[in-house]
Amino acid sequence: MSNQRWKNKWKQDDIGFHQLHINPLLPQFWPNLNLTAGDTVLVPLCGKSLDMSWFLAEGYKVIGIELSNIAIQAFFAERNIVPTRSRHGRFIRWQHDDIQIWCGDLFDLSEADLRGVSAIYDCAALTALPPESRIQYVRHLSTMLPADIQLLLLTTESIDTLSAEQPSVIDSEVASLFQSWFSVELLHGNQCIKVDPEYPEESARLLEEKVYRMQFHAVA
Ligand SMILES: C[S@@+](CC[C@H](N)C(=O)[O-])C[C@H]1O[C@@H](n2cnc3c(N)ncnc32)[C@H](O)[C@@H]1O
Repeated sequence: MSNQRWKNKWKQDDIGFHQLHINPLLPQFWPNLNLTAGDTVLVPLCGKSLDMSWFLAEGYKVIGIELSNIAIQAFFAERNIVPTRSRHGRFIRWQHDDIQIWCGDLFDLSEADLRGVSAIYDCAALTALPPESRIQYVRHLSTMLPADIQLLLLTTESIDTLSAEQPSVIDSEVASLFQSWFSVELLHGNQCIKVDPEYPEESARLLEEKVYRMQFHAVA
């Protein structure tokens, strides 16, 4: 989906992907990263996700990246917070206390922007991108990341069309996308019947949710 189409979705309030609760897999699996309060978490393609509030409540600093100023404005307004705004390169940085949300295109991030980031939380970011852009996303981040950074990746896949014995397509895609730069560990896999957050207009179906922990090791 093009940047303009995402912005239009926000303009038309077509945001069925937005979850009205904190993703329960976040508090369950984030402790596996062994981070400490005060560390900075990057949340790419953040929308107005409530998960960012969970990070703040746990004492983390948050940098979200989001194309739509409508999403960012809503995030702060829904918490009765008035952020400051300033230009930062090609981004407009909205900031209040420990949270910054940068309005702009993730692909405009530079190495300097990521200095001081300890971990990345990817929930519906990689999978929001068209398949042909995903390698560009992983490569773009990987060529700029500080050493030792970790990534928690949450994926949801419809498995209606897969037999139980078949290896998950997502598993192989995740491995091929990330393994040049990260060690990849599958922390969790669970099948459930619910509405796919990426296709909120469709009815509930069989989904497989997965959580991966990644440790950045080198630039390929
Ligand atoms: C599927 S939504 C997920 C939002 C959020 N992660 C969540 O779980 O609610 C994808 C979000 O990424 C934003 N987005 C898409 N492409 C982007 C890009 N290149 N740079 C920054 N944000 C982008 C969209 O505007 C949208 O809010």
